Amino acid sequence: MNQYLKSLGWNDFFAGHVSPFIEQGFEVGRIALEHKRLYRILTEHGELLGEVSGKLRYEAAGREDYPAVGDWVVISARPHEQKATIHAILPRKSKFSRKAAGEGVEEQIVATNVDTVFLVNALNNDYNLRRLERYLILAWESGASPVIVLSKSDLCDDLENKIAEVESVAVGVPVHAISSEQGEGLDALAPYLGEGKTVALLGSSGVGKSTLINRLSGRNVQLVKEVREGDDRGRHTTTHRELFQLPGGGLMIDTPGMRELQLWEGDEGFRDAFDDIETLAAQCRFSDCLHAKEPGCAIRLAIEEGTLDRSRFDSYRKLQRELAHQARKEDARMRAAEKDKWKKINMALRQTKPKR
Ligand SMILES: Nc1nc2c(ncn2[C@@H]2O[C@H](COP(=O)(O)OP(=O)(O)OP(=O)(O)O)[C@@H](O)[C@H]2O)c(=O)[nH]1
Ligand SMILES: [Zn+2]
Repeated sequence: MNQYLKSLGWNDFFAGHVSPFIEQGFEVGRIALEHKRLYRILTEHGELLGEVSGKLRYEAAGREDYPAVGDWVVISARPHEQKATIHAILPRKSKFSRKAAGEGVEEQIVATNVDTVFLVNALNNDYNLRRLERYLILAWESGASPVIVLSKSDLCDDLENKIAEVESVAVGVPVHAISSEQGEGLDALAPYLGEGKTVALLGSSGVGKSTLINRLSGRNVQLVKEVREGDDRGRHTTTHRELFQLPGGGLMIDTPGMRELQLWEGDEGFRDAFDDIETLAAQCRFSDCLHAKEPGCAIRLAIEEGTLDRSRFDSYRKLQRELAHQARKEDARMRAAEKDKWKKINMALRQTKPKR
């Protein structure tokens, strides 16, 4: 097995699906980055810029039929141009996808072939067992193995208790407490980051994902080295939004899409966070009560009686509006993408002469 491909995560699973293509003279590569249907592919010839073949585009029924970050693809390479054409996507061992909100039920794949997903939860005020449960479901659904990473251990003084608590909701899932700041507990993550192993990070904003990645990738070290060598070609900071190789041999997927996965759990997370208000709202006389002027509004009553804080209700309202706004934006984006797709299909159909 080719050593370089192996370092990119190539294994028997993919090899088992590729032989018919290899016999026809095709090669393989792994998708590191996607931008507007242009792909950066890691190959034996180095990084190539790829586009999907007309056939693949024509046969694609939806977004899930296009390459995603982490995919192994069958290519014809043009190394002298640093370009490639993508002919097929090899079966995915695991995949993280987002379901489009609203009418569209189309699947948008954000990362594939992830071996391990680090579910990052901070041990300070971010710590939330209910959210951890949802992340676990997400991970199991993807086909990747979850590992719970409790970050910012330096901010926690009852570590033992917290770990025991987490282990009780995540039976059989490895739990590791770390501090990226102090460099503590990081060694325990090494086994997941061995040669050719792919890891993705999932966790709310601010839990320390970037700090952990910097630690693992020794980004600062690389930057210093670059400056010294006077090489201003590749800025390592930009590589941190995609699939990239860690110095230790593992691969890390850090795409905006992976981080946005947090959003579609926002809905439920919101309900959990405002459990008290949701419970009250369920007691309003009208099920669609806006808690404004409706008679029998349990929320207004609670505010009047002083059992519910006015400011808490206001922040509930504010967050609700933000979530709704987010959902509308997402919907509009999906609709535009759908329209675009059909436009392209129609154009492709028009260009194909009917066979008579
Ligand atoms: N005390 C302490 N602070 C940390 C640790 N790791 C990260 N932080 C701090 O937490 C804050 C957020 O860290 P980030 O790495 O930016 O968090 P993130 O998860 O990447 O956030 P997003 O980019 O918004 O998704 C920063 O101020 C970090 O310095 C740690 O181990 N201990
Ligand atoms: Zn009400």
